[in-house]
Amino acid sequence: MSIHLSTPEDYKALLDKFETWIFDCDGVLWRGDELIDGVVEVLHILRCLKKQVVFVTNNATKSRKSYKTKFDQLGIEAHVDEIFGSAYASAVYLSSVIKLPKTKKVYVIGMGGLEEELRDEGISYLGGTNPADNTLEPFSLANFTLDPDVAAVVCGLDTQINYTKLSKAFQYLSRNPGCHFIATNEDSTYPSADGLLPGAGSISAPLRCAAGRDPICTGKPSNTMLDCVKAKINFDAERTIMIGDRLNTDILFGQNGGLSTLLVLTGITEEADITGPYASPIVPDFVTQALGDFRAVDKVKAP
Ligand SMILES: O=C(O)[C@H](O)[C@H](O)COP(=O)(O)O
Ligand SMILES: [Mg+2]
Repeated sequence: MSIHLSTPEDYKALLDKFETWIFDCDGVLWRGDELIDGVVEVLHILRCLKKQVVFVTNNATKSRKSYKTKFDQLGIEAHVDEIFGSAYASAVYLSSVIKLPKTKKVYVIGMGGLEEELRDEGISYLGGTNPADNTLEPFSLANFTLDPDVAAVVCGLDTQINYTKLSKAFQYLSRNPGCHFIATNEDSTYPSADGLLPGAGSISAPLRCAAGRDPICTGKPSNTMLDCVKAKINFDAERTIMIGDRLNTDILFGQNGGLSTLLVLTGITEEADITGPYASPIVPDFVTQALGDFRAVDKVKAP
């Protein structure tokens, strides 16, 4: 049963209990490019309390460096080494887990941030933002030549998705059974500033269907993402809390990692998803409406 935070003392108790605070981004800190109320103030409180702050996003459209720019633009203190995205997790998975030979390439369905993380890991790629692949012209299989060096297909959120990209990725997956199939994440929807949009999981779904196989997911809730964090940041799981807006990624990610979990209702999950007859079996430790609720600690009466 989740604890629904409500009094200033509730929020202060969490601030006292946890030393490391791992934040999801979309739906917790912002929706699209719209900052969520109270986020800057609460993160400032955590910084003043010398808490360890980490950001873990499944959004593969940006690299860690371009996320740092977004944090700066929104007035949130963040350092590149505190930021982990599914684009980075996918690039690390290819270089350090699969150990993709440098002679091999990746076919990318995704955007500039994913390409940047692949480049930074020394991985060659095709597709992605290449203008030749970003076309609405009919795809001609007769004119397509398979690149024999492609040994993996990586699929992330791609707002320029089209039939050519899906067709090329399908060729690599279907004509080479040994071709790795990697999804940066499987979020079904994306919480933009104006409402829900299809998420990365809805971009890879046509490929799953056509190729008849499921990808390896490197984003939350997979341990690959947590392994990337652990490789750079030391923290005590007992004193760490994961704050997210999606049950089957953020909260499950925290539970898989032995972390405490706090669900906020400013993104994907609604009250009906955690109460009543159709409540999810994924139960967070704590629930609050919004991260900004932690401003209530200012009202805690001195002992
Ligand atoms: O569709 C997606 O890729 C996700 O909805 C989105 O980007 C999730 O980002 P997060 O909530 O993990 O920051
Ligand atoms: Mg989110």
